Amino acid sequence: MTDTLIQTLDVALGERSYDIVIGPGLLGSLSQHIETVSPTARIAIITDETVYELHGQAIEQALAGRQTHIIIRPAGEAQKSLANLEDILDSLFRAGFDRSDLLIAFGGGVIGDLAGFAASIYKRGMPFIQVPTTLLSQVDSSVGGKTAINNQFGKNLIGAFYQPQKVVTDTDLLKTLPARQLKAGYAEVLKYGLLGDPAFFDALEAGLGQDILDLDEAALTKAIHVSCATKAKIVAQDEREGGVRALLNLGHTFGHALELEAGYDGDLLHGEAVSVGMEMAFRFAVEQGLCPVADADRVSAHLAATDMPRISDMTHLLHDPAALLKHMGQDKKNESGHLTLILPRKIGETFIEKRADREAVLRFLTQLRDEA
Ligand SMILES: NC(=O)c1ccc[n+]([C@@H]2O[C@H](COP(=O)([O-])OP(=O)(O)OC[C@H]3O[C@@H](n4cnc5c(N)ncnc54)[C@H](O)[C@@H]3O)[C@@H](O)[C@H]2O)c1
Ligand SMILES: O=C(O)C(=O)C[C@@H](O)[C@H](O)[C@H](O)COP(=O)(O)O
Ligand SMILES: [Zn+2]
Repeated sequence: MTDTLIQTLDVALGERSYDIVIGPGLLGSLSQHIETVSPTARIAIITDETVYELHGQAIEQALAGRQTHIIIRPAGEAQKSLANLEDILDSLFRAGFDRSDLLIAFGGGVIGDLAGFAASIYKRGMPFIQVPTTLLSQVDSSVGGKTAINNQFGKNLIGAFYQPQKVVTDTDLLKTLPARQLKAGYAEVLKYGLLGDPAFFDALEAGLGQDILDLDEAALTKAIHVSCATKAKIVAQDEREGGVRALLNLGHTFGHALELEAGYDGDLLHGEAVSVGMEMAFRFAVEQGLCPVADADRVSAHLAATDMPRISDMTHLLHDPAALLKHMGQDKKNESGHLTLILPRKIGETFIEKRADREAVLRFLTQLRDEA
């Protein structure tokens, strides 16, 4: 490990502040990172079967000499369930963990959200750290403290804001990530350009995006750094999504509705839904006269050029516009029965529309269905 390749970002949240440490080979020095968080703790590692098979030995070796208990769950979005949460909590109780111990979420966003939520409610809260293993979790989900599970009414509807004590991001872990998962993560990277950083979008469009998808190390490091720095800044301003943090939800209101419609069985990944959802947000904003069509076209062209999921790939999920609108009605950003949407004014400039016109959204979804 070369120390010069290691970057540290601060998530400035007063007494809940923490570091995001980013670089190659960091898993090997995990013990050292835990030292500063909780030196005497016993450690519960929560991971999924795929991550365990690929990197389980490495984390166990890194924590050799410490008292560890590993909880391995099946992989996939369906695991963000109440039943699975209960299994994890039971396992922690059986092993006798207490609030002086430490939990490690070792996996992608599913494990991060699930394990983070378990940590938030176990004996009213035990410390946890994030060791993200997917691009999506390294650029987004490991930072900011949103933890949650899904239920029949929608995505992340049961959860808590609960910050980790540290995020340890080993970029080497991405070497085993399948191309489809890399693309899913790329959607959230793109989101950071589209929501407020037009120069970053320009760079992605000019080739950085393809380099990320080609697993170029420097490009990945840049993507992780820019995304985490942007997210850390927004979260520091608005930890519990009272305002500006909602911008991080660009593409998610449409996207989460599509995910629920698809069922959480792997047919549509979160990042894929976000890719389509962002294209929908731009198209809807054009329909509403809020955003120039040239900007929406540029977004669509970039999605096409990088072979990312598009609205046109969603024909099987668009057949019931009223159902999609109903799903959107459960979104956590909604207030007093009004639909909230994150919409673009242009590439790199978004705003929170707290009273989106439901009829217009239904017309838009119907039009997409009819064009499909
Ligand atoms: N809390 C937040 O702020 C936030 C932000 C964005 C997304 N999310 C949530 O994150 C979840 C999606 O996360 P994700 O895309 O990481 O999915 P994921 O956790 O399901 O991981 C994707 C797949 O990749 C496998 N995998 C993980 N690491 C690997 C590696 N290094 N090599 C090979 N395979 C590996 C996993 O086993 C899984 O099959 C969604 O539930 C979404 O709602 C949360
Ligand atoms: O951290 C945030 O805030 C986000 O909105 C990041 C999103 O990428 C992420 O998918 C998040 O889990 C969505 O939050 P939700 O509140 O809409 O469930
Ligand atoms: Zn997301």
